[in-house]
Amino acid sequence: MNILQQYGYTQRVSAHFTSHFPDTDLNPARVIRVDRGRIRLAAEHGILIVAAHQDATTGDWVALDLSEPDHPVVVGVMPRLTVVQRKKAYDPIAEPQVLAANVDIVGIVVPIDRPISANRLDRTLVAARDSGATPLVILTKADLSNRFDSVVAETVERAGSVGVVTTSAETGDGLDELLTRAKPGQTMVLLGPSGAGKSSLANALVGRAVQNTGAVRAADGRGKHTTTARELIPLPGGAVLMDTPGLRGFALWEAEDGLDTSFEDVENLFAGCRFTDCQHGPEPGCAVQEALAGGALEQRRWLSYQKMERELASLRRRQTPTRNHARGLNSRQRAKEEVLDRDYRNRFRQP
Ligand SMILES: Nc1nc2c(ncn2[C@@H]2O[C@H](COP(=O)(O)OP(=O)(O)OP(=O)(O)O)[C@@H](O)[C@H]2O)c(=O)[nH]1
Ligand SMILES: [Zn+2]
Repeated sequence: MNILQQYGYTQRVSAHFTSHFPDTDLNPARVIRVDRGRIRLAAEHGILIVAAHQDATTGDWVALDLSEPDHPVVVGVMPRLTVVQRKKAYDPIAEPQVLAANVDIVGIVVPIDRPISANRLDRTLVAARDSGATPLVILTKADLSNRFDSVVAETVERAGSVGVVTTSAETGDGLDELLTRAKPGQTMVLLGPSGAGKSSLANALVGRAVQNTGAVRAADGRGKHTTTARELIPLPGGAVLMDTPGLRGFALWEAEDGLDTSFEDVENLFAGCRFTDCQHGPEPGCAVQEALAGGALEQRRWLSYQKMERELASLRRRQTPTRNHARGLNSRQRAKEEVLDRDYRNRFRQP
C-alpha cells in the first residue's frame, strides 16, 4: 500500500478524481489536517505541508500541482462524496458548515458510564443519516457497564436499524469487530461528547498513542478537550480514522443542545394562548397568531420552529413501535406511552 492508499485512495476515489481533474499533470492528495494557514497532505510519495486552500477541509481530495517540486500547490478540491455538516438550529436560510468531508462511516460514540442523552443521540443519528455516510453507534467503556445498566438497552432501541458495536478501550473488547465494520479504504469519523472515550478508542484502534488522552474531571464526569486538531489516522486493516475534536466535542452537539433553548421565545408564547391545548392555528385567543400578526414573532422563525417539531415528531413515530415492542409493553401501557410521546418535548427535557 502506498501512502495515498493508506489514507483511503480507492478505485472509486480514483475514478472520481480523474473525471473531475482530467489534466494528467495533476496529482491526487488527501487533506490529513488543516492548521492555520497550512494543510498537511497525504500524497503518493509522502506527507506534504502546503499553503492552505480556502475550500479544502479535512478529508477532502485535492488536486496537487507538483510542477515546481519545491512549491507544491493545491489547485482544486474534488467534489465531496459525503459531507457531515452542522445545520444552524433549523434555520432554513443559513449555509450549513462543513465539518468533515468524504466520510463513509459516522461513528456515534455513546459512553456507558453515564446516563444516556436521548435528545443528543436522536439528533446525531439524523445528522449522520443526512451526511450520506453510514451511521454506526459505538458504545464505549464496556468494562464500566455495571454503572448504568439501562444505557445499552436504551441505545440499541433508539438506534433502530443502525448497527451498534460495544467496545472497551480498557480491555480491548469489541475493537476487532469495530475494525471489521470499517472496510479497507473507508473513512470513519468519531462523534461524541467530551469524555466519551473517543481518543482512548482511537489509541486502542491504532495500537499506539496517537492522541493524548486526558483524565476526566472526577466531579462532573466531563472530559477536557485533549486533542487540538482533527486529522486522519490510518488504521490497521486499511480503514482511516478521522479524529475531529472540533466536530466531535461541541460543534454538532452544541447546535443540538442549543435547540432546547433557542426557541424559548416561541415556546414562552404558548402560555399566553387561551386554550391549553391550542394548536396555534385559527382558534381564538392564540398568542402565537397574535404575535405573528403584531410582528413580535417573525414568520420565518415560526416556520423554523414548526419544521423542527415535525422532524422530531416523525423521528418519534419511527421509533415508538420498536421501542415499545422491545420493552414488551401491553396495549394499555402502549397507549400511555403514545400520550407521553405526543409530548415529546417534555420527554426531551428529561435528563
Ligand atoms: N474504564 C474505561 N475508561 C475509559 C475507556 N475509554 C476511555 N476511558 C476514560 O474516559 C476518559 C475520557 O476518555 P477520552 O478518550 O479522553 O475521551 P474523549 O472522548 O476523547 O474526550 P475529548 O478529548 O474531551 O473529546 C479518560 O479518563 C479515559 O481513561 C474504557 O474503555 N474504559
Ligand atoms: Zn396558540
